[in-house]
Amino acid sequence: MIEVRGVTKQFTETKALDDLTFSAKPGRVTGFLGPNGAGKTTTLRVILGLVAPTHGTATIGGRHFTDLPSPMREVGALLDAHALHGGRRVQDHLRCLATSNAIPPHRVNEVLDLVGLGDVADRRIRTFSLGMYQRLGIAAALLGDPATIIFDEPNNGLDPEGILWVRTLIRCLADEGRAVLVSSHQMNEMALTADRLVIIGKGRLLEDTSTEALLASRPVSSVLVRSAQTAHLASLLTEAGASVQAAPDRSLRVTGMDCATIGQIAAGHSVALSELAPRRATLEDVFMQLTRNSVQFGGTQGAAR
Ligand SMILES: Nc1ncnc2c1ncn2[C@@H]1O[C@H](COP(=O)(O)OP(=O)(O)OP(=O)(O)O)[C@@H](O)[C@H]1O
Repeated sequence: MIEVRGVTKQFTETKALDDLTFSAKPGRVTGFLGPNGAGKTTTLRVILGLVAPTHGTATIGGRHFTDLPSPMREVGALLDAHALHGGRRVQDHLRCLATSNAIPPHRVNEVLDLVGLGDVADRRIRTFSLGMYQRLGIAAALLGDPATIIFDEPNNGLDPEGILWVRTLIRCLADEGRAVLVSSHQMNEMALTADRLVIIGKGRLLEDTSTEALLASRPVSSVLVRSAQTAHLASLLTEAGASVQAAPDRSLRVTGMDCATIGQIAAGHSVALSELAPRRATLEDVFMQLTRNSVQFGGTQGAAR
Protein backbone atom coordinates (compact mmCIF):
# COMPACT_ATOMS: atom_id res chain seq x y z
CA MET A 1 0.00 0.00 0.00
CA ILE A 2 1.21 3.47 -0.91
CA GLU A 3 0.38 6.24 1.53
CA VAL A 4 0.96 9.90 0.82
CA ARG A 5 0.29 12.03 3.89
CA GLY A 6 0.25 15.83 3.87
CA VAL A 7 3.00 16.10 1.27
CA THR A 8 4.10 19.58 0.26
CA LYS A 9 6.97 20.19 -2.15
CA GLN A 10 8.29 23.68 -2.58
CA PHE A 11 10.84 24.05 -5.38
CA THR A 12 12.67 27.38 -5.42
CA GLU A 13 9.94 29.19 -7.33
CA THR A 14 7.12 26.66 -7.54
CA LYS A 15 4.96 24.97 -4.95
CA ALA A 16 4.58 21.70 -6.87
CA LEU A 17 2.65 19.87 -4.13
CA ASP A 18 0.43 21.39 -1.50
CA ASP A 19 -0.58 19.24 1.49
CA LEU A 20 -1.40 16.23 -0.69
CA THR A 21 -2.93 13.14 0.94
CA PHE A 22 -4.15 9.94 -0.71
CA SER A 23 -3.44 6.22 -0.76
CA ALA A 24 -3.21 3.39 -3.30
CA LYS A 25 -4.42 0.12 -1.86
CA PRO A 26 -3.56 -3.50 -2.75
CA GLY A 27 -5.84 -5.19 -5.27
CA ARG A 28 -6.78 -1.85 -6.80
CA VAL A 29 -5.80 0.26 -9.75
CA THR A 30 -5.57 3.84 -8.54
CA GLY A 31 -5.65 6.34 -11.40
CA PHE A 32 -3.65 9.47 -10.62
CA LEU A 33 -4.88 12.31 -12.79
CA GLY A 34 -4.21 15.97 -13.32
CA PRO A 35 -3.49 18.46 -16.10
CA ASN A 36 0.07 19.25 -17.24
CA GLY A 37 2.16 20.56 -14.38
CA ALA A 38 -0.34 19.43 -11.72
CA GLY A 39 2.39 17.63 -9.77
CA LYS A 40 1.85 13.98 -10.75
CA THR A 41 5.47 13.16 -11.57
CA THR A 42 6.73 15.07 -8.54
CA THR A 43 4.40 13.01 -6.33
CA LEU A 44 5.66 9.75 -7.84
CA ARG A 45 9.25 10.92 -7.41
CA VAL A 46 8.55 11.72 -3.74
CA ILE A 47 7.09 8.23 -3.24
CA LEU A 48 10.19 6.73 -4.89
CA GLY A 49 12.59 8.73 -2.71
CA LEU A 50 13.92 10.76 -5.68
CA VAL A 51 12.60 14.07 -4.38
CA ALA A 52 12.57 15.00 -0.70
CA PRO A 53 9.24 16.50 0.40
CA THR A 54 9.30 19.87 2.14
CA HIS A 55 6.61 18.56 4.53
CA GLY A 56 4.75 15.30 4.92
CA THR A 57 5.55 11.66 4.30
CA ALA A 58 5.18 9.09 1.54
CA THR A 59 5.46 5.41 2.42
CA ILE A 60 5.22 2.03 0.71
CA GLY A 61 4.00 -0.73 2.98
CA GLY A 62 4.56 1.62 5.91
CA ARG A 63 8.21 2.38 5.08
CA HIS A 64 9.99 5.12 3.20
CA PHE A 65 11.34 3.95 -0.15
CA THR A 66 14.91 4.56 1.03
CA ASP A 67 14.34 2.18 3.96
CA LEU A 68 13.18 -0.74 1.79
CA PRO A 69 15.71 -3.59 2.01
CA SER A 70 15.24 -4.74 -1.61
CA PRO A 71 13.40 -1.96 -3.44
CA MET A 72 12.95 -3.63 -6.85
CA ARG A 73 11.34 -6.65 -5.20
CA GLU A 74 8.88 -4.39 -3.40
CA VAL A 75 8.16 -1.58 -5.86
CA GLY A 76 8.24 -1.63 -9.64
CA ALA A 77 8.32 1.80 -11.19
CA LEU A 78 8.14 3.16 -14.71
CA LEU A 79 9.05 6.84 -14.65
CA ASP A 80 11.10 8.05 -17.60
CA ALA A 81 11.29 5.12 -20.02
CA HIS A 82 14.06 6.90 -21.98
CA ALA A 83 16.47 7.25 -19.08
CA LEU A 84 18.50 4.26 -20.30
CA HIS A 85 21.95 3.52 -21.73
CA GLY A 86 21.07 3.25 -25.44
CA GLY A 87 24.23 1.30 -26.37
CA ARG A 88 23.29 -1.64 -24.17
CA ARG A 89 21.48 -4.71 -25.40
CA VAL A 90 18.00 -5.19 -23.96
CA GLN A 91 18.79 -8.47 -22.25
CA ASP A 92 22.03 -7.12 -20.76
CA HIS A 93 20.22 -4.11 -19.35
CA LEU A 94 17.69 -6.32 -17.55
CA ARG A 95 20.35 -8.88 -16.48
CA CYS A 96 22.34 -6.07 -14.91
CA LEU A 97 19.27 -4.84 -13.01
CA ALA A 98 18.48 -8.39 -11.91
CA THR A 99 22.01 -9.12 -10.67
CA SER A 100 22.35 -5.87 -8.76
CA ASN A 101 19.00 -6.46 -7.05
CA ALA A 102 19.46 -10.19 -6.27
CA ILE A 103 16.65 -11.13 -8.64
CA PRO A 104 16.89 -14.64 -10.18
CA PRO A 105 18.17 -14.39 -13.82
CA HIS A 106 15.27 -16.44 -15.23
CA ARG A 107 13.02 -13.42 -14.55
CA VAL A 108 14.72 -11.55 -17.43
CA ASN A 109 13.27 -13.81 -20.13
CA GLU A 110 9.97 -14.07 -18.27
CA VAL A 111 9.40 -10.31 -18.23
CA LEU A 112 10.67 -9.86 -21.82
CA ASP A 113 8.10 -12.41 -23.00
CA LEU A 114 5.43 -10.80 -20.84
CA VAL A 115 5.90 -7.41 -22.52
CA GLY A 116 6.29 -8.87 -26.01
CA LEU A 117 10.02 -8.08 -26.41
CA GLY A 118 11.24 -11.70 -26.27
CA ASP A 119 12.21 -11.66 -29.97
CA VAL A 120 14.28 -8.48 -29.73
CA ALA A 121 16.21 -9.31 -26.55
CA ASP A 122 19.54 -8.99 -28.44
CA ARG A 123 18.81 -5.57 -29.93
CA ARG A 124 20.52 -2.44 -28.70
CA ILE A 125 18.13 -0.21 -26.79
CA ARG A 126 18.78 2.87 -28.95
CA THR A 127 17.18 1.10 -31.94
CA PHE A 128 13.86 0.95 -30.11
CA SER A 129 10.71 2.90 -30.95
CA LEU A 130 8.92 4.98 -28.32
CA GLY A 131 6.45 2.18 -27.64
CA MET A 132 9.24 -0.39 -27.29
CA TYR A 133 10.97 1.84 -24.73
CA GLN A 134 7.71 1.88 -22.76
CA ARG A 135 7.46 -1.90 -22.90
CA LEU A 136 11.07 -2.24 -21.77
CA GLY A 137 10.41 0.15 -18.88
CA ILE A 138 7.43 -1.95 -17.85
CA ALA A 139 9.57 -5.13 -18.09
CA ALA A 140 12.14 -3.56 -15.76
CA ALA A 141 9.41 -2.52 -13.33
CA LEU A 142 8.05 -6.08 -13.15
CA LEU A 143 11.45 -7.77 -12.88
CA GLY A 144 11.37 -8.11 -9.10
CA ASP A 145 7.74 -9.34 -9.06
CA PRO A 146 6.85 -6.43 -6.72
CA ALA A 147 3.65 -6.01 -4.71
CA THR A 148 3.50 -2.31 -5.52
CA ILE A 149 3.54 -0.89 -9.05
CA ILE A 150 3.97 2.75 -10.05
CA PHE A 151 3.55 3.70 -13.71
CA ASP A 152 3.94 7.30 -14.89
CA GLU A 153 2.01 7.77 -18.15
CA PRO A 154 2.49 4.15 -19.33
CA ASN A 155 0.57 4.77 -22.57
CA ASN A 156 3.08 7.32 -23.89
CA GLY A 157 4.00 6.39 -27.44
CA LEU A 158 1.89 3.24 -27.53
CA ASP A 159 -0.37 2.38 -30.46
CA PRO A 160 -4.00 1.32 -29.81
CA GLU A 161 -3.00 -2.34 -29.48
CA GLY A 162 -0.29 -1.33 -26.97
CA ILE A 163 -2.76 0.80 -24.99
CA LEU A 164 -5.15 -2.14 -24.78
CA TRP A 165 -2.27 -4.36 -23.67
CA VAL A 166 -1.29 -1.92 -20.88
CA ARG A 167 -4.93 -1.70 -19.78
CA THR A 168 -5.20 -5.48 -19.52
CA LEU A 169 -1.80 -5.82 -17.82
CA ILE A 170 -2.62 -3.17 -15.20
CA ARG A 171 -5.93 -4.89 -14.43
CA CYS A 172 -4.22 -8.29 -14.09
CA LEU A 173 -1.54 -6.88 -11.78
CA ALA A 174 -4.21 -5.45 -9.46
CA ASP A 175 -6.31 -8.63 -9.63
CA GLU A 176 -3.22 -10.50 -8.40
CA GLY A 177 -3.44 -8.34 -5.26
CA ARG A 178 -0.86 -5.67 -6.10
CA ALA A 179 -1.28 -1.97 -5.38
CA VAL A 180 -1.11 -0.26 -8.79
CA LEU A 181 -0.74 3.52 -9.05
CA VAL A 182 -0.93 4.88 -12.60
CA SER A 183 -0.61 8.53 -13.58
CA SER A 184 -2.30 9.91 -16.66
CA HIS A 185 -4.09 12.92 -18.04
CA GLN A 186 -6.50 10.78 -20.03
CA MET A 187 -9.61 10.58 -17.92
CA ASN A 188 -11.54 8.26 -20.27
CA GLU A 189 -8.65 5.81 -20.46
CA MET A 190 -8.25 5.78 -16.68
CA ALA A 191 -11.97 5.24 -16.15
CA LEU A 192 -11.69 2.02 -18.17
CA THR A 193 -9.02 0.60 -15.85
CA ALA A 194 -8.95 2.33 -12.48
CA ASP A 195 -11.06 1.39 -9.46
CA ARG A 196 -10.21 4.63 -7.74
CA LEU A 197 -9.48 8.07 -9.19
CA VAL A 198 -7.28 10.59 -7.43
CA ILE A 199 -7.39 13.92 -9.26
CA ILE A 200 -5.00 16.76 -8.50
CA GLY A 201 -4.55 20.31 -9.76
CA LYS A 202 -1.74 22.74 -8.90
CA GLY A 203 -0.43 20.21 -6.40
CA ARG A 204 -3.69 20.02 -4.45
CA LEU A 205 -6.14 17.16 -4.10
CA LEU A 206 -9.31 17.93 -6.09
CA GLU A 207 -11.09 14.57 -5.93
CA ASP A 208 -10.49 11.13 -4.42
CA THR A 209 -13.35 8.87 -5.40
CA SER A 210 -14.30 5.51 -6.85
CA THR A 211 -14.60 5.43 -10.63
CA GLU A 212 -18.12 4.11 -10.20
CA ALA A 213 -19.17 7.09 -8.04
CA LEU A 214 -17.64 9.60 -10.44
CA LEU A 215 -19.41 7.99 -13.40
CA ALA A 216 -22.71 8.12 -11.52
CA SER A 217 -22.19 11.75 -10.47
CA ARG A 218 -21.88 13.08 -14.01
CA PRO A 219 -24.59 15.69 -14.45
CA VAL A 220 -27.29 15.06 -17.04
CA SER A 221 -26.55 17.48 -19.87
CA SER A 222 -29.58 16.75 -22.06
CA VAL A 223 -32.35 14.23 -22.61
CA LEU A 224 -32.74 12.25 -25.82
CA VAL A 225 -36.37 11.74 -26.85
CA ARG A 226 -37.77 9.73 -29.73
CA SER A 227 -41.36 9.70 -30.88
CA ALA A 228 -43.31 9.30 -34.12
CA GLN A 229 -44.82 12.77 -33.35
CA THR A 230 -41.57 14.72 -33.16
CA ALA A 231 -42.88 18.10 -34.28
CA HIS A 232 -45.92 18.05 -31.99
CA LEU A 233 -43.85 16.94 -29.02
CA ALA A 234 -41.18 19.57 -29.72
CA SER A 235 -43.76 22.37 -29.58
CA LEU A 236 -45.32 20.97 -26.38
CA LEU A 237 -41.94 20.82 -24.64
CA THR A 238 -40.92 24.28 -25.88
CA GLU A 239 -44.21 25.74 -24.62
CA ALA A 240 -43.45 24.17 -21.22
CA GLY A 241 -40.10 25.97 -21.09
CA ALA A 242 -37.57 23.42 -22.40
CA SER A 243 -34.99 24.03 -25.13
CA VAL A 244 -35.49 21.53 -27.89
CA GLN A 245 -33.20 20.70 -30.79
CA ALA A 246 -34.11 18.31 -33.56
CA ALA A 247 -31.21 15.97 -34.40
CA PRO A 248 -30.61 14.66 -37.95
CA ASP A 249 -31.67 11.16 -36.83
CA ARG A 250 -35.17 12.58 -36.05
CA SER A 251 -34.64 12.40 -32.29
CA LEU A 252 -34.98 15.44 -30.01
CA ARG A 253 -32.27 16.76 -27.67
CA VAL A 254 -34.03 18.44 -24.77
CA THR A 255 -32.28 20.65 -22.23
CA GLY A 256 -33.72 22.38 -19.19
CA MET A 257 -36.22 19.63 -18.41
CA ASP A 258 -35.83 16.24 -16.75
CA CYS A 259 -36.99 12.84 -18.03
CA ALA A 260 -39.93 12.63 -15.61
CA THR A 261 -41.40 15.98 -16.71
CA ILE A 262 -40.93 15.17 -20.40
CA GLY A 263 -42.67 11.80 -19.84
CA GLN A 264 -45.56 13.49 -18.03
CA ILE A 265 -46.09 16.10 -20.74
CA ALA A 266 -46.00 13.43 -23.46
CA ALA A 267 -48.45 11.20 -21.56
CA GLY A 268 -50.75 14.18 -20.84
CA HIS A 269 -51.07 14.78 -24.62
CA SER A 270 -51.19 11.09 -25.59
CA VAL A 271 -47.86 11.29 -27.40
CA ALA A 272 -46.19 7.87 -27.45
CA LEU A 273 -42.44 7.85 -26.78
CA SER A 274 -40.15 5.17 -28.17
CA GLU A 275 -37.08 6.40 -26.27
CA LEU A 276 -36.44 8.70 -23.31
CA ALA A 277 -32.83 8.69 -22.12
CA PRO A 278 -30.70 11.08 -20.07
CA ARG A 279 -27.39 12.03 -21.73
CA ARG A 280 -24.68 12.52 -19.14
CA ALA A 281 -21.62 14.74 -19.41
CA THR A 282 -18.53 12.81 -20.55
CA LEU A 283 -15.76 12.03 -18.09
CA GLU A 284 -13.50 14.42 -19.99
CA ASP A 285 -16.11 17.14 -19.31
CA VAL A 286 -16.05 16.28 -15.59
CA PHE A 287 -12.25 16.35 -15.59
CA MET A 288 -12.15 19.74 -17.32
CA GLN A 289 -14.75 21.06 -14.90
CA LEU A 290 -12.81 19.82 -11.86
CA THR A 291 -9.44 21.10 -13.07
CA ARG A 292 -10.66 24.30 -14.75
CA ASN A 293 -9.00 26.53 -12.17
CA SER A 294 -5.84 24.43 -12.07
CA VAL A 295 -4.79 24.42 -15.71
CA GLN A 296 -1.46 26.17 -16.05
CA PHE A 297 -0.68 25.68 -19.72
CA GLY A 298 -4.10 26.06 -21.28
CA GLY A 299 -3.18 27.98 -24.47
CA THR A 300 -5.68 30.12 -26.29
CA GLN A 301 -8.49 29.31 -28.66
CA GLY A 302 -8.18 30.27 -32.30
CA ALA A 303 -5.22 30.87 -34.60
CA ALA A 304 -2.01 32.44 -33.34
CA ARG A 305 -1.09 35.75 -34.91
N1 LIG B 1 13.12 19.95 -10.27
C1 LIG B 1 12.22 20.93 -10.37
N2 LIG B 1 12.56 22.20 -10.10
C2 LIG B 1 11.66 23.20 -10.19
N3 LIG B 1 10.36 23.03 -10.52
C3 LIG B 1 9.96 21.79 -10.80
C4 LIG B 1 10.86 20.67 -10.74
N4 LIG B 1 10.15 19.56 -11.05
C5 LIG B 1 8.89 19.95 -11.30
N5 LIG B 1 8.77 21.28 -11.14
C6 LIG B 1 7.53 22.08 -11.30
O1 LIG B 1 6.55 21.49 -10.47
C7 LIG B 1 5.26 21.52 -11.11
C8 LIG B 1 4.73 20.10 -11.20
O2 LIG B 1 5.47 19.37 -12.16
P1 LIG B 1 5.23 17.83 -12.47
O3 LIG B 1 6.23 17.41 -13.51
O4 LIG B 1 5.21 17.08 -11.20
O5 LIG B 1 3.76 17.86 -13.08
P2 LIG B 1 2.97 16.72 -13.89
O6 LIG B 1 1.59 16.70 -13.34
O7 LIG B 1 3.73 15.44 -13.88
O8 LIG B 1 2.95 17.36 -15.35
P3 LIG B 1 2.93 16.65 -16.81
O9 LIG B 1 1.58 16.02 -16.97
O10 LIG B 1 3.11 17.83 -17.73
O11 LIG B 1 4.07 15.68 -16.87
C9 LIG B 1 5.48 22.17 -12.46
O12 LIG B 1 5.15 23.55 -12.34
C10 LIG B 1 6.97 22.00 -12.71
O13 LIG B 1 7.48 23.02 -13.52
